Amino acid sequence: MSEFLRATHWDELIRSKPLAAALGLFSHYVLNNGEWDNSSHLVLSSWVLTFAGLVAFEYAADPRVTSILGALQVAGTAAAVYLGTLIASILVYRAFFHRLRKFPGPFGARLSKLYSISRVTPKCQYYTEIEGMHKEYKSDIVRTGPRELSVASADAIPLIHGPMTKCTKSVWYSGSYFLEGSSVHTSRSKQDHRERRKIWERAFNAKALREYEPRLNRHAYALIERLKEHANEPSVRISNWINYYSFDVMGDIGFSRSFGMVEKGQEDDQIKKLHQSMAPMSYLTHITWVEAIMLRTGFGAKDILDFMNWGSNVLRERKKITPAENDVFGWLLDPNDEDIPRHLNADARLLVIAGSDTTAATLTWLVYELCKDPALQARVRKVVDEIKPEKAFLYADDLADCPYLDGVVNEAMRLHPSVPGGVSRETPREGLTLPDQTYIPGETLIWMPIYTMQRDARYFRDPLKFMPERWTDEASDYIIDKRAFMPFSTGVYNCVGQKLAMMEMRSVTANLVRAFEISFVEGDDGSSVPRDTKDVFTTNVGSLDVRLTPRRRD
Ligand code: HEM
Repeated sequence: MSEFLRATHWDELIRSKPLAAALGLFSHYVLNNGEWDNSSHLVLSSWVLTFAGLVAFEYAADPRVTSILGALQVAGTAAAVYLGTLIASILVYRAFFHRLRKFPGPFGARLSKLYSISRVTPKCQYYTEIEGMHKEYKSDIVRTGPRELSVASADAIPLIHGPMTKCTKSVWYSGSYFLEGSSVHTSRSKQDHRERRKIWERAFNAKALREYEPRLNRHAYALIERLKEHANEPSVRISNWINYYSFDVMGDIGFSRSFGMVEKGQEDDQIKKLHQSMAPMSYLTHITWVEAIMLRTGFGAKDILDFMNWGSNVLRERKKITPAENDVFGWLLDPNDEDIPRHLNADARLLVIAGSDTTAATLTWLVYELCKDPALQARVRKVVDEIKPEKAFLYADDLADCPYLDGVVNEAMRLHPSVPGGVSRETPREGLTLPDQTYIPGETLIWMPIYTMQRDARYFRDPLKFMPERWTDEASDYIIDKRAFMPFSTGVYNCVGQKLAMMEMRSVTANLVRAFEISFVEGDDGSSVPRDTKDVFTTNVGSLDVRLTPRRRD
């Protein structure tokens, strides 16, 4: 064999630098014409295997090579020329010839998404960085990655998110398909999404919500009662309690399984794992190809893999029971099917993540705002006190028609959206032309930065002011363009659980201000919330400690 290899002069080819460089250019062409993010493990392993093969070949068949070190040198030179050419070609192309070259943005962002990582570190508040970039480049459109744009324009919303949009969900969504299929949220096929979404919509229609309401009321009641036990303590970590509540609600309404966290007053172990597993998302959102490698090798992905297993177990247990009250999975599971379709595991995980941290983060910010502004808190309390004053506890149903209360929740979501960076879409092959005639080329990834847009003075007068009245007749002129308000996203992929979320948030807010005067703990200004909140696609909100003083109700 080695005689044959010698005779073919392969060793000369391996030593040919022009050939290695040409292969580098060819690889760039191939990588540039396909979606490789979720195949990064294949790309990487093919490089490693090729390198190992070259070393072995050199050692076995090149008469000029007498040691492993010599073989490593020859193969290393070929690899260096190949990779050097590939990287140089990619960087030059991205910097000067890419179809997005005309859009302003930091130079580093043109070259690699690793640039975004440098902006994520150390605060993990990329949404503020994006806001800063739009201001710095004085542009609604900023290039935030080699083939990625941030588009902060309300006029562009219908084209990117509207019902008739030609944009699709981007590669960002498909990272874990190979493990458990797609959830309704991660499904990139419009047809598949449409069919599954129909079932989800039934699970959240008016009738279903009415059925869930008693459970929601029970959990809100339990929360307030538990908080009463901690009233007058110098410090209550309200952010934790809100979190316990939102997860208990989701477990119960989702799978008829309460985590019992409010009752225990501590975080369930699996939820702890969930939060740990979300933390790397601050970074992985920008480098999906690394996530693909982590999930396949298990390296650094233990928490997320454990949480996936847990989701599947919860679903298996749910399948065995027939709950007394209807729940979300009562709609999603087919009683005639013995098996659980694989993708429902992803849906189970989705329900817990999408339904809990989002509401919990909004409520924590809301309480933070109430503590920051006692006059605001007093006004909310006055409004709430006028609703069914004869009742000891207000049910979600009692709060369905209070514009000021909705205004409070809306303002919390406007100034502190739970998905601050927005959601990722990809333009169709032919590209799209925005209303101002800006052409966005095809296969461009677009994020519409919710945080930035909801704080934009073009869309909201006095945008940084927490002003519930802007959502009522009292000051409706403070909303200039309502389209820019999209905490639940918009269009066919918008949040299917938004009505339930509103019920939860109204319920906790109203009953909290009814029961307590809420203030920051002595010597604290709640700054841990803005300081420690981390963008993990949704947000891991900073801890909030408060003092709860029971109200004397005559
Ligand atoms: C303040 C609370 C909430 C906020 C701010 C929020 C926000 C969002 C956003 C921005 C999306 C779009 C995600 C994307 O396109 O990538 C979304 C989707 C979704 N949300 Fe929510 N959400 C909240 C509460 C809930 C609740 C309580 C549930 C369930 C009970 C829920 C279930 C879902 C589901 C299933 C989707 C995927 C919908 C689809 O792709 O068709 N969310 N949510």
